[in-house]
Amino acid sequence: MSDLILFWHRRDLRISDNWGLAAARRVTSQVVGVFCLDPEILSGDDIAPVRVAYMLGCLQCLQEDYQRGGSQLLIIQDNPAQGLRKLAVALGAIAIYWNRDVEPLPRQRDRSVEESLTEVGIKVETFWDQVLHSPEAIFTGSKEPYKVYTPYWRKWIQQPKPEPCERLKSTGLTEAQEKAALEAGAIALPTAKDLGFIWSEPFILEPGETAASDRLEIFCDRAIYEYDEGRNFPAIDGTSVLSPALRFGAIGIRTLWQKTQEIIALTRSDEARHHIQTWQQELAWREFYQQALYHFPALATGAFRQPFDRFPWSDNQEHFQAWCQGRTGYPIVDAAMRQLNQTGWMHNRCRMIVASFLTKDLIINWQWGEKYFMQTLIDGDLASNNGGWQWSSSSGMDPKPLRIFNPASQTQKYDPEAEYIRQWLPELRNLDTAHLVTGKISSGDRQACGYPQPIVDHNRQQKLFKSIYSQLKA
Ligand SMILES: Cc1cc2nc3c(=O)[nH]c(=O)nc-3n(C[C@H](O)[C@H](O)[C@H](O)COP(=O)(O)OP(=O)(O)OC[C@H]3O[C@@H](n4cnc5c(N)ncnc54)[C@H](O)[C@@H]3O)c2cc1C
Repeated sequence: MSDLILFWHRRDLRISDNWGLAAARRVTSQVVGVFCLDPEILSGDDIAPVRVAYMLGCLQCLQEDYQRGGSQLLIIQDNPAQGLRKLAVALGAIAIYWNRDVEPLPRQRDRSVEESLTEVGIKVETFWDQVLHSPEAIFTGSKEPYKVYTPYWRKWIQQPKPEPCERLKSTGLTEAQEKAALEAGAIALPTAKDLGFIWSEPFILEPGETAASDRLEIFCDRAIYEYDEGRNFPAIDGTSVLSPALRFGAIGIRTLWQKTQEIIALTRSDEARHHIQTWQQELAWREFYQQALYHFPALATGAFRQPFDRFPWSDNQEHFQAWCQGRTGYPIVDAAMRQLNQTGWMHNRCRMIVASFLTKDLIINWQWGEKYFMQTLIDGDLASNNGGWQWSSSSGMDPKPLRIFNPASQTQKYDPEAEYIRQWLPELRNLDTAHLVTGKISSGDRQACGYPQPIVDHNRQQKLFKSIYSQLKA
């Protein structure tokens, strides 16, 4: 009688520091991984080719890690409730384990997978892995979920943090089980092209656990000690660029945390400690948005501040296309959108600038921007993306909601030498820095460079937004 446990990987594409996987291995030595390519997800209209390509790269690394450890990662392409049950039955698995998700649709899917498995006597065990503190662990004094970040952070930082969990070798399938897996639908890992996605640019972070761990080391050797300032300047390597790895779980959150605690323990400088803690606060922002989505699943489809659902947004398609393509005539906005389109990633300061521009200057629905980001970002993640867009559009959980970013003053502060602008808008490379950072580029220069005139007037539009906003609040 086999005592095989299947471990269903989803947003945890790694072997190390994997809560559910370690729990399975403690029960039995025969643990085999499985990843399900879900046709419904892959045919969604919010999929970015770069994200699929990065995910497949992570899966390839994971398959190699399983092989090195003496086991296998099986790939199936099916509806999970159906495909996993068929596979588990064919292999005689006693249980399927997985790590839990906060998103509404995956939670619904997981319930149907669980039902389908328990019907045939296969046990299901689930765990919280992608966060340091589960959404079910942190509440206000009156047992409500937090809606404001700062008190959430205060509570979050006080909680003892779990240690990374052990990495254990497993035994894999027998020959007969391998044959049964193939008959039950196991396939070779496809390429992005096989799945209908094309991505041929380099990745901002190479896929897999090793690349993510190396990046963490590099970041913690230098940039983290200047993070509180460095994180604001898009022209420098001031942030970790670990977001794709966190999105797909190519690195464990406990491992990240432990690393920050190790370097805090080694430093005698209060200033260094301050920078490291600012980075830890970003990890808490990620968890704040995850718990928000878990407790308020309606965020996925509408504004947190409900009057915003009747905001009279503009439906100007030309303006929207100009924003998507980086042709608004506002250099910092266009540079950021070109970075996104060319690399699949955008610096956080620029995400805030372009989101403010779309919603406050073009007065276009934040959900259009949210979707475009999901269609292009390597780290596209419902909780963080939705949180970022609702924050930027003033529709979300923010005690000081009305923020309007002025593209020129943002540039003067955060790209004062116009290095970032020149990097992503090569047609403007030879113009004066003063003109690039103020956006005051003459009509003749714009024409000569093939660069558009500003599609709207920032001052006029922000007044218009404010007047609509005040009526909405009234
Ligand atoms: C409009 C908008 C949309 C966004 N969409 C996404 C998204 O789809 N996926 C995503 O991971 N992040 C998103 N963010 C948050 C943030 O921009 C990215 O996490 C960050 O730029 C990733 O770069 P990094 O890894 O170098 O971050 P670092 O500065 O090194 O931060 C470390 C990690 O903390 C987390 N983090 C940092 N800032 C935030 C934040 N504001 N909210 C939530 N988590 C944060 C990320 O996991 C990040 O990798 C969005 C922000 C805005 C304003």
